[in-house]
Amino acid sequence: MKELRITDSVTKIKGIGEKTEKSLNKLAIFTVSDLIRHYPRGYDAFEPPIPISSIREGEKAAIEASVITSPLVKQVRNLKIISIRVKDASGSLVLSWFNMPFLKNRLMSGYHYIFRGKAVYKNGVLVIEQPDIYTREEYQRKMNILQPLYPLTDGITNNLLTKAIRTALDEVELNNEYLPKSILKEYKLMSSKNALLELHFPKDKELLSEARRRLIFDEFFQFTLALSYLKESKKEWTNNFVLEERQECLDYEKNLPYQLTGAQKRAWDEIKKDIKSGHTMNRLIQGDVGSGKTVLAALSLLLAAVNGYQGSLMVPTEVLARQHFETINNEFLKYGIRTALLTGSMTAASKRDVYEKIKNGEVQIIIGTHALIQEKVEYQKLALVVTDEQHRFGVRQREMLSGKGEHPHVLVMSATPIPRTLAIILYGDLDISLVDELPVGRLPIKNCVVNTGYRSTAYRFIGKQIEEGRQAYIICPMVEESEVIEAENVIEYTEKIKEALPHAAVEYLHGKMKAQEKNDIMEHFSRGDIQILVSTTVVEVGVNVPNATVMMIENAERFGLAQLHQLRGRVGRGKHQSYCILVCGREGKDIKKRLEIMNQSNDGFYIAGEDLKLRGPGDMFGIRQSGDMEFKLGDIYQDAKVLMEANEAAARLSKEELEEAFLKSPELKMKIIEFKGGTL
Ligand SMILES: Nc1ncnc2c1ncn2[C@@H]1O[C@H](COP(=O)(O)OP(=O)(O)OP(=O)(O)O)[C@@H](O)[C@H]1O
Repeated sequence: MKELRITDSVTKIKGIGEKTEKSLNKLAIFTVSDLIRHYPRGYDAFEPPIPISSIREGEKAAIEASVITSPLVKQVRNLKIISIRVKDASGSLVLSWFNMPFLKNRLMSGYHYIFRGKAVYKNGVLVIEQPDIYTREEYQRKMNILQPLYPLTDGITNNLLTKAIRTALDEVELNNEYLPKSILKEYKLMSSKNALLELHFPKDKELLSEARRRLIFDEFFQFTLALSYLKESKKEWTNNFVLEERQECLDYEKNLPYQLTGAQKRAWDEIKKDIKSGHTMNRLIQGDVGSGKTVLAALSLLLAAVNGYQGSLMVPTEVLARQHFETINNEFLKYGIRTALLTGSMTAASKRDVYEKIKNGEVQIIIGTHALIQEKVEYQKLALVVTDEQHRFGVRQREMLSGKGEHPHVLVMSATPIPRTLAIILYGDLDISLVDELPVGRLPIKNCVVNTGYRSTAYRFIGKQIEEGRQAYIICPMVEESEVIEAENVIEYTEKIKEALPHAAVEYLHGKMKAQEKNDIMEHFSRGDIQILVSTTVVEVGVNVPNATVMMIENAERFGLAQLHQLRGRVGRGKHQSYCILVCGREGKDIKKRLEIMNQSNDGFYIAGEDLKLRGPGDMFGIRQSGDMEFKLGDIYQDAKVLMEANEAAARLSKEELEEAFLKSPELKMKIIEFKGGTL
């Protein structure tokens, strides 16, 4: 009998004390189960050594070479640097180490090793810094192992996580196979236990691929199963909110500075038909970035409010909540409609004030983030819930918000360009309206893919756009390891831009900043006081500043195309010609081909489709395309086939098989209950 339980706190694992526990909590790891579900973000594979002449900047590589100089030791400030030169048949190279003086004796001239590390340019010369040193035998042993690389946070090293997960997997009872044998056989799935083991510590790439497939199958299976429960229960709902169109909506539409597009009109008609039907509306508005979904949300909210009810709008970020609040609040006041903002960063006192106003009906429209689903929020008469999910399938949050009313109408907005076959599965509980037409007069965004040598030209171009009164975003190089480093990067980069464009108003934005600071910066950018915004991907979702015309993305090769498309969607939202500059930090035929797709088209559907063709399914080490939160491993595009299979399997499960599955896996049952709310 194994000692450790899946529900135990992580502190039950040897070596994890209070301090480590706190840091683990930051990664949302509280229990043993959370720990073993903390999946690697990639693997370090020990590839065979390559010739020195084929080493590339920024890539990790191993070389087999002989030391040809005696170690040179230099003291630079508080760093002691050892460097040597090594050579193989193809050329020679400098290697250096910091504060490791003890290496001196191992690195005598004539010695022969395998060195492995990342190559960087130092004063124009390629060097490998801090390479690991192996004998040929040691390296050979390593070559068969894929080492997991985990998402980390301050105080948690990869080594610590690797050890903790290894211990947990050894000591916990993993008998959670809940799928019937027939399904395992039909879809050729490995057991759930083996899948977990192989995902963390794969014996080889084939087994890893199988393990991933099994775990992705689980994610999709559970999702579609939960969705089918939700759909069933929705059928039984009655609806008390019959909302008729009123003069105020016609007025609002007439006063818009533009005419609704045909697609917007169609979607608006569909919404109106739903909400006066006596049934609960459950509708998805699917439209590409910048297609004008927000006005449909505004019209629907206005309609709920003028009918005497409340409506709420939930968005994924505070920045976005504030942006919508500013516009809607201003526009609706003339109809006597009061709007409130509710976000996590507000003080307890102002939150209390808003709760009160929501409860007694003093405000009719409530706009906010996940704060809207807090227990303390009680609505007086919530008739409409709008959620802006972008590419996050936040079914749970959506349902929690609608649980605040008596089956209010639900409108979901999404910019994820998914083909209809997949949309039907992923949004199985919703009817779909497509906004497949961009507002008239939009000029297509001009794109270019360049390398880092083009930076100064790009800065000059941005300078010119600013002189013409426009604004620009620059997305900073991504750092996977830590948000702290990412923040430092943004700050450093901003200094560089200030030097290159001394007359421009430049500011930065990153995830580590306080909400208030972020809001201020965004507000200033919206008003045009800031001309260049250097940012991490926090601006990715929904931000609308139509005067911004340049989107420059550093390290574009590290992003998935869907994400690049979202980022690019921040420009081209007004009447001015807009530009997207994709700066490629690395050379490579595949990289070029992929980014070329962005060059060819501004259409999200096309991009998603082409990207998939290029990568093919099963590209495990590739970049995830969608940042959807619902799935940890699965990528709706790349794993579309598994999604279809899992959906099919979930639909075919008999009642008995389901009951047995719930018995074997209480977690599965909990998941469904949590998902759909209430009981099973
Ligand atoms: N029919 C229209 N004609 C002209 N401009 C429009 C029209 N509809 C919306 N707009 C404007 O287009 C811009 C983008 O619209 P909106 O912010 O609603 O896009 P979105 O679909 O929410 O995009 P995203 O998914 O990127 O958030 C806004 O500035 C909006 O005022």
